[in-house]
Amino acid sequence: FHHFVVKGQKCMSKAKLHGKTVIVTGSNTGIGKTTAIDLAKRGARVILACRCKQRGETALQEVRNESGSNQVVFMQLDLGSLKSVRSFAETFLKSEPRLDILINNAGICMQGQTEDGFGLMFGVNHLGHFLLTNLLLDRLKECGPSRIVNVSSMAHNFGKIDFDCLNSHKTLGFGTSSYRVFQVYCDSKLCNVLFNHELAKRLQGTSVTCYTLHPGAISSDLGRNTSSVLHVVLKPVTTFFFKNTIQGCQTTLHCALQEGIEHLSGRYFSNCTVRELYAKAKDDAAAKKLWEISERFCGLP
Ligand SMILES: NC(=O)c1ccc[n+]([C@@H]2O[C@H](COP(=O)([O-])OP(=O)(O)OC[C@H]3O[C@@H](n4cnc5c(N)ncnc54)[C@H](OP(=O)(O)O)[C@@H]3O)[C@@H](O)[C@H]2O)c1
Repeated sequence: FHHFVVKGQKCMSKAKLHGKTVIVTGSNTGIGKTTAIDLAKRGARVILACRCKQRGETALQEVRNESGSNQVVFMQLDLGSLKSVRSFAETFLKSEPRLDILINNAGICMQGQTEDGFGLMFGVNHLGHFLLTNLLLDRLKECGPSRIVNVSSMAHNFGKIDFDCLNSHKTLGFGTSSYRVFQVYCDSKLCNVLFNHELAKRLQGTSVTCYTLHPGAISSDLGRNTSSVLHVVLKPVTTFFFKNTIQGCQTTLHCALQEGIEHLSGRYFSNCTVRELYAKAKDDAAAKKLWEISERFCGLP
């Protein structure tokens, strides 16, 4: 019930972000765009990391207009292409001296393959963000205290990862009797939580902390790729019953900005509150395995 109609907690941080730089992936629409507007209003330099140039540039104007800030930049990033992720990171590191907050927000719920031959939801929701984070980690460390926010979902509770399948077929959910889109989405969101768990361990002793979260059930564009008929039918229902994107970005903002939560690095939040994870979502062995497979897939040392 809480995830749907109850408006929920607001991020209480009054942090101002002048002189700070933030990247928000998938910020041309939905929760990402609203997050970017809030951060720009606080004075941050905000990098809109979006895959489509035209949609990114339209969003750039909207975010600038709504925030009243000209410290907003669009940079192209297609998380479904490891080449694009590398090229984004290279351009960013050359042109921007700081990185204070990285918000891995982009997500997709759709069947398909990336250009590197990975399952689309594994590739975009997890692997692209995995590589991006690793490529930007040194800059985050240099600028610490800094944060990484991984937008997951309560859907991770229904996820399961078949590592043998992932190893041999580069996808989640392959080989099941039918490729069920929602199941694979849940699997990819479990990857987000396990990634965050292992990342926090590796960040211990540095000035970088990381958090993962469920934003709530939010009326956004997420369902647009599932089925156009279903989307048209469901959109008015979700608009009425689900939270809007302003409510939907509060937990992301909490994780990015709230003072005094550094000791909660690696934890999972919902409704601006830390929540306990089920055992499978903080399974050390699974998180390590996912990290190692992801490193190999990305060609990281
Ligand atoms: N809405 C909910 O109820 C809900 C619930 C739980 C979790 N979440 C999570 O919240 C996050 C934001 O979702 P949302 O609801 O705001 O969805 P949304 O409105 O569909 O926005 C998703 C964003 O991700 C971008 N994206 C998709 N594929 C990409 C790629 N290959 N490279 C770069 N960007 C890509 C989209 O860009 P395009 O416009 O180019 O497609 C869009 O900007 C997602 O991680 C989602 O899983 C949402």
